[in-house]
Amino acid sequence: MRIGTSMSTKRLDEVCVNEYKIPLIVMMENAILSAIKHLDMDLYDKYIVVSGVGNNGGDGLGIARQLKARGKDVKVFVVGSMEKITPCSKTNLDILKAMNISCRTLDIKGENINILEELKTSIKNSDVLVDCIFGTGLEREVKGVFKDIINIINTNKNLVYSIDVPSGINATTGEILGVCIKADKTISFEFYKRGFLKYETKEYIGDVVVEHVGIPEHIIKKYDDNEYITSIDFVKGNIKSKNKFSFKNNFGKVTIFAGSKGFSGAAFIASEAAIKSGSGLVTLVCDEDIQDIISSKVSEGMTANYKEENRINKLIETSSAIGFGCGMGDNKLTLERLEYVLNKSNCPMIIDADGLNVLKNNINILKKCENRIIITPHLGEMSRLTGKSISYIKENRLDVAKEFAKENNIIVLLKGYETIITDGNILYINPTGNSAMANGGMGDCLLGMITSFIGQGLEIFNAVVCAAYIHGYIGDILSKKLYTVNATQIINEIPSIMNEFDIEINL
Ligand SMILES: NC(=O)C1=CN([C@@H]2O[C@H](COP(=O)(O)OP(=O)(O)OC[C@H]3O[C@@H](n4cnc5c(N)ncnc54)[C@H](OP(=O)(O)O)[C@@H]3O)[C@@H](O)[C@H]2O)[C@@H](O)CC1
Ligand SMILES: Nc1ncnc2c1ncn2[C@@H]1O[C@H](COP(=O)(O)OP(=O)(O)O)[C@@H](O)[C@H]1O
Ligand SMILES: [K+]
Repeated sequence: MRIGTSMSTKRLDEVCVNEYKIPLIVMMENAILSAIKHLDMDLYDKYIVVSGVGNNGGDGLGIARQLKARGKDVKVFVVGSMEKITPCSKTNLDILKAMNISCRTLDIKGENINILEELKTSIKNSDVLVDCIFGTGLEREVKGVFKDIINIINTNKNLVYSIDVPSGINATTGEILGVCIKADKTISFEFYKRGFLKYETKEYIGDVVVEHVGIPEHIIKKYDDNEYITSIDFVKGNIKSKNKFSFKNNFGKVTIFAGSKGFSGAAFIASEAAIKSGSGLVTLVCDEDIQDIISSKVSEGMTANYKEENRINKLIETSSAIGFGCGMGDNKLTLERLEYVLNKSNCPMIIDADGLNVLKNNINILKKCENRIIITPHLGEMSRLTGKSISYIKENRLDVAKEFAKENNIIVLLKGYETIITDGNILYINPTGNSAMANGGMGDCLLGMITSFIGQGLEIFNAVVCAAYIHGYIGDILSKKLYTVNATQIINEIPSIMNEFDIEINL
């Protein structure tokens, strides 16, 4: 699914109208017809449509007509200055009038108390309110009668379905412009609006569906912003199939540097996740004093300790991917080891946890190396790496991740609810995962999965996107029956879930 801003919508509209000669009223009717599919007409009979005078309002007026045509009871309220009504909205308003569908008009300068009372009563006597006051055209504070109406809808609410965006939100930034409709469902067009990704907007947008307005795919592709929400089909199209002639060397040889005294669990989880994700050969490199305990747990993996210099050098040179950092300790030794591995290797390297902690103030070492680097910070680690506060990163997480990736020529996976994966140009939002997964070891498991997928030869960026998706997907399935989901439980499910995804070769 594509992510877009108000600008993307505007640009697409202009291209369609001016270059491809698709009249706006045609796109609007497509929007109307695709929206009404989501209005639960088999459940409800009484609808109120509240429209503004922009094109979002025009969508609403057309929706009212289509509902009426399907035998529904519809009341329409139009708010705004009639001299500003857009041509397409005017056309739809004229049709409603010709059909004798009554429209109550609230003029921004007039005395509206009676009509506002009428709106309250109508809300009480209806099943669903369709909100079409503002769409992607809203950019400034909502005041006056618009504010009154939105407050009335929120306080007297029955079911509210917002068209394109909940009225009151800036579709690009997610800023709430004073007041905003709290929708139960948002039926958005063409793009999942970038503003919806801001954590604070979740209480306004409800369930979001994205519908098409009839713009040909190749046009959208040409003008999209390279920002997407990962779909299950994308993941299925990228997972490598095990064909009957495969042997272990076809599935990559990966090395994981992880663990230290007291943190052997991190090393175990990361290695085990790589094994269960399908790697041909997995070797864990750790301190000698935890090697035995890990060897006894990771029966299908190999282990090496830092004293075995020749062996480590060989591993580094021959690995198809290297994971680094979980449970290693935030200390000088870890930094030295990171620099050593970076210097000696040229395969993709995935850095997490203490590998990231030691990069703070040393980020330049990444610029000197030739490896493709993937970092997987959570908000705290991202804050330490960038020097920006957690609250700032939370507010601007897409842009912070994108800028940091671009600046350092790396792939950033910023963890949390709706994990971000970006190389500074393309950005994917991961829709899977949940708070039952917020416990120790989950990140180690993700590192193991990413290392394994890259080591198996998936295109590097896509491998990161797929690993994040499957990691969260398993978490979502398990959380349906478990209050808390831990990394070992995720790891146990990887092979069976991978089998589900393993439908075609796409390398
Ligand atoms: N390709 C697609 O996806 C398609 C999208 N379509 C639809 O078009 C929608 C975008 O339509 P749009 O550009 O006309 O903007 P919209 O949101 O209706 O708002 C503009 C109106 O609001 C007013 N206004 C603004 N701020 C205000 C404030 N604070 N307080 C008060 N008033 C304020 C503004 O007034 P003005 O700023 O001029 O004073 C103007 O009257 C989009 O969301 C989708 O639903 C489809 O129909 C076709 C294909
Ligand atoms: N609320 C949430 N929604 C979605 N995913 C989550 C949520 N909380 C945690 N996760 C996922 O769980 C993993 C936790 O990783 P991390 O914070 O590094 O944990 P740890 O360091 O304890 O292993 C990440 O992949 C993260 O995206
Ligand atoms: K709206």
